[in-house]
Amino acid sequence: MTANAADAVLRTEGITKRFGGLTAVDDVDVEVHEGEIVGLIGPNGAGKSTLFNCITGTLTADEGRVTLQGQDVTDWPEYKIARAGLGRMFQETRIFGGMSVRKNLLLAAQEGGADIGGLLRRPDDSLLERTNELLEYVDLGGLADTRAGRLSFGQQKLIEFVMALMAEPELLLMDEPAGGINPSMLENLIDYIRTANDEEEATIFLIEHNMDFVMEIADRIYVLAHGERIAAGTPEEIQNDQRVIDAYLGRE
Ligand SMILES: Nc1ncnc2c1ncn2[C@@H]1O[C@H](COP(=O)(O)OP(=O)(O)OP(=O)(O)O)[C@@H](O)[C@H]1O
Repeated sequence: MTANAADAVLRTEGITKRFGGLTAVDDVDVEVHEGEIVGLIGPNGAGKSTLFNCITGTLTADEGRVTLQGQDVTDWPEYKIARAGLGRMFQETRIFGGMSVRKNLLLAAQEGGADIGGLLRRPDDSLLERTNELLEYVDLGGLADTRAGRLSFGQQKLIEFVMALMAEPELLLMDEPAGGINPSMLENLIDYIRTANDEEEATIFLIEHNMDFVMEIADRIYVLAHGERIAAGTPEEIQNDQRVIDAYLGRE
């Protein structure tokens, strides 16, 4: 894993976001390099989602800069940032329950710029192949033609995950991928994310509250508390960092 600044897929510099008198994100720098899986943790209200929203263009930061593969995207609208290669998987599922799993995947391909009307009528072979390939990754190959609404919550989360990969994002932001997933599926999810990371070369930045999960999957972790970045390091360094321990115990 290289930690060369030149390889940064994502870099934030001095991101600050205020809501009235509250500084939700305070001068935060992060870097995610090609091929990495990076975790973002912190107690409730630490500013994790707000930082993600400033990266995706859902919110505009009051100060600071966001660069995606060296390109300054700070003031870009959300759709343009998505087209530039930023994928996002949400905490809640965003699947169309009345459509087949495959159609949901094809719809997701539009984030990468595909013509959606044409796609649903007459998807090209390469996209169909990709839906099959991605569904195989998560062991759901047999469900391509099933109505997505019939799938379990855990299966829907996996579908969301492969939907996010359909557009072949340069960087995938995941908001609590392990949230609501039952423990037996958790190990599978770790394998699936690793497979995507290895075989799809997906670079991943994820918010997660499940510590076992994030410690196992992340190459590096950033920690926020009260909007500030209080630590950065390997899972081992983070677990032994006194500021992090104090933040989780609610001590200043
Ligand atoms: N739209 C908003 N308007 C006002 N305050 C907000 C808004 N969004 C977030 N906040 C506040 O900003 C702070 C950071 O919230 P944020 O949701 O980013 O934290 P978080 O680390 O993602 O928390 P959690 O782990 O609970 O999801 C919190 O105090 C929250 O109440």
